[in-house]
Amino acid sequence: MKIALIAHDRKKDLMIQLCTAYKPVLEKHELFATGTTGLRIVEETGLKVHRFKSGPLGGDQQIGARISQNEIDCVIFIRDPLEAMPHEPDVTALIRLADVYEIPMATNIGTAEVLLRGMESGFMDWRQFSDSEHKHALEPDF
Ligand SMILES: O=C(CO)COP(=O)(O)O
Repeated sequence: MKIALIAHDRKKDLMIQLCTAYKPVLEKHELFATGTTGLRIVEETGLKVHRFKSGPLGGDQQIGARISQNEIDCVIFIRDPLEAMPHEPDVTALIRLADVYEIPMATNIGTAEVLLRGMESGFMDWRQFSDSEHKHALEPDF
């Protein structure tokens, strides 16, 4: 699975805790992240991560673009609901694209754990059949 990992600043410690706890699960998958989140994950957990730009500099949009190309299977985005972001429109756009393409997405640590455990139990295996043909069948007509 291709998993995108993103955390807002005040949630980054929580993301590191999640990645440390679930390292045995995460290391079996291909990991992607926004710039600063990815750097911290690499440095503090030793996991291998493809890093995009930092969120405020376009990283959320880069991940959204990957979703639209059927290149991300799941998103863990630990958002900070108590702080206004200068790039709020990018955050909203990413969440919207996950919904457009029916990509499982967790926006808090509780759901993130359910997602990772579900993945381990095979609940995400359907994504393997989500090839480009299937994607086109799901694509909205616009
Ligand atoms: O701002 C973010 C997501 O909206 C996260 O970006 P960074 O991982 O670069 O801090």
